Amino acid sequence: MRKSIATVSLSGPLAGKLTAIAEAGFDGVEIFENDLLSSPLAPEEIRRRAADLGLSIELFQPFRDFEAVPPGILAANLRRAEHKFALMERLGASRLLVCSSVSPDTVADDALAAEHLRLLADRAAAHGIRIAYEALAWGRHVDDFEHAWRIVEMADHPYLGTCLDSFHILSRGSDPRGIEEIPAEKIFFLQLADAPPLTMDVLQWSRHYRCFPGQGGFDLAGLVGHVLRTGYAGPLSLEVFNDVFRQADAGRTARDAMRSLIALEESVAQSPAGAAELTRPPRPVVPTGFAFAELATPDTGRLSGLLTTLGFTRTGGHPTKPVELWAQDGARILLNTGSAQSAAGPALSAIGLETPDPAGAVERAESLLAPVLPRSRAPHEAPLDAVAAPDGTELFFCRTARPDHPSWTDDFTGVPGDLAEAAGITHIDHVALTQPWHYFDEASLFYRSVLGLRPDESLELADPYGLLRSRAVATTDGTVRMALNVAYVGAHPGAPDTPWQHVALGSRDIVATARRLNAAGDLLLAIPDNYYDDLEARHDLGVERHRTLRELGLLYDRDPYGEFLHLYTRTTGRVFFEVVQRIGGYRGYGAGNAPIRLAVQHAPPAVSARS
Ligand SMILES: O=C(O)c1ccc(O)c(O)c1
Ligand SMILES: [Mg+2]
Repeated sequence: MRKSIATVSLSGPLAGKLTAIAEAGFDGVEIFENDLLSSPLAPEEIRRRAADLGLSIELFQPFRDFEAVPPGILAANLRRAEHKFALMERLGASRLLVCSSVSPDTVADDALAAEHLRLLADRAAAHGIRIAYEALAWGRHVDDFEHAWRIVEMADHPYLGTCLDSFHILSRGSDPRGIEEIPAEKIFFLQLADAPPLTMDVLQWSRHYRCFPGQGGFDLAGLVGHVLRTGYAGPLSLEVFNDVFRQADAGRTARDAMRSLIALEESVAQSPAGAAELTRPPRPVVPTGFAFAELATPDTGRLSGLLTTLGFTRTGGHPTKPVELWAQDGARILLNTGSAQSAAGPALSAIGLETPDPAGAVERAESLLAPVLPRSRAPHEAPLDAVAAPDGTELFFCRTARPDHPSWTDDFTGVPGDLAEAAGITHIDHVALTQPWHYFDEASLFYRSVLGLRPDESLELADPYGLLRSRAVATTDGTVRMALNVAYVGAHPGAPDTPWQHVALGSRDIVATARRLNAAGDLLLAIPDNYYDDLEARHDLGVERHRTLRELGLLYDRDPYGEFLHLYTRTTGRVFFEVVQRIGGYRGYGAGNAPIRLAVQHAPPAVSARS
């Protein structure tokens, strides 16, 4: 279907927005009046730019507070409309969005509203312009789509139809099945926006928190399905008012927007309403585990000691690159001293994902506008298919030690180090990646659409100097889990200027792992006694178990599916390790303990009383 976006969804001046929209592959735009008013470009120039960029101007909007008013105001409103019709002719736009009035002048009289809209449509028709009437969720008398449609039906004018906006419909909890009662030729336009589930005033919710489909909590695919079942064949147009997108890079937001529409069309195509003209990208190739986590580091010294204590052995080096492979059972860590990020490290720079089909995974990613990374490799090295995640982390698609595919591990032929005594670590349980705050929604949509991971709910965790927003994405079976974190970095001098990332290692016996780490010296975060006092109040785990947790600095959580024990190492550069043990089917990440961890990590260094 044709894809369009409202200029209000992006940051910057109008000309830049048009370029970003075209580059992301959209077919058309809704010109938001304020963008035009503040632009130095004449309407004719905007028209020409859009045409040169291959964009159709689908809609001009909004025209406010028009209908069901006393005669004097009606005359002024019609005069205002004539000016806008003239402007639209210069712009080459033939569809005007009229949103339901919020003015105290408007009266609750559907017949009058219909009469006025008929009059407006008649005037518009003389310019070849069609009127799309939309119910704002906070309209004074008309606030739901069925009411707006009844008025349009009553007015019965060929140049008057309705505009459906998913936000106004779903934010009020209206039943979208009613859409199927509207004839397709009377649905003049369809605007799409998602939103996170929030309990707040609907106008504030709409103006500040809308997001792209798949980033919030609404069932957009269901709604679009109802619209398509009417036979609607017009564009799918994104209209997102969002404080963060307003400040982010327009080109990037436009690609995020396009990714959301491709993924939305795909979901609709899979439903019974699926229409022939919907985009069907290659199916997601869902990863089946972690192949490795790569840490970029200025030297291996700092990390090799810690890895050895954690039970890892250096199993090889790369013949042509300064990269070491450290392994323990199914957990593999690469230390890279030659990457662009190495000097500023240690930092988590790349993740290897086990996948049934590396080439298919890259095709999928490419179809959703993920940047594919060049394969800079020597001829004898295993092919590595990789894409860049929104935060710059490289994602490699791997088949480790499978007969059907060259294994990246075969490249690591160098001299292995001394065999360390294993410490019970079996695999990488999850990784926690830090997101730039203005690309947080982009990241969750990326992992959901590109890799087929499922997002959990979004959490806000207290940090002594701010808040940590966190959202996990994972496969259904939990073999791949990622925590996406964004820290609102505070102005306090104790707050870190770059938020931390971590690799969580799964242990089959975390008590044994913890004993080893404790015996090796001061490697773990010191968890306050107050935490353990509270833990005893909340859970009765038996005297012995409580004593062990306290002694070893282990944290505890449980959910309806099982228990969770975990610990944290101190931070090296930007990274630290977590060790976790899931007992039973525990699904979480110990989020309740995160504020304790953050407080300990961010505590200012203790000042000695003597000195
Ligand atoms: O917030 C508003 O006023 C507004 C304006 C035009 C729209 O199409 C809309 O959905 C909301
Ligand atoms: Mg709208």
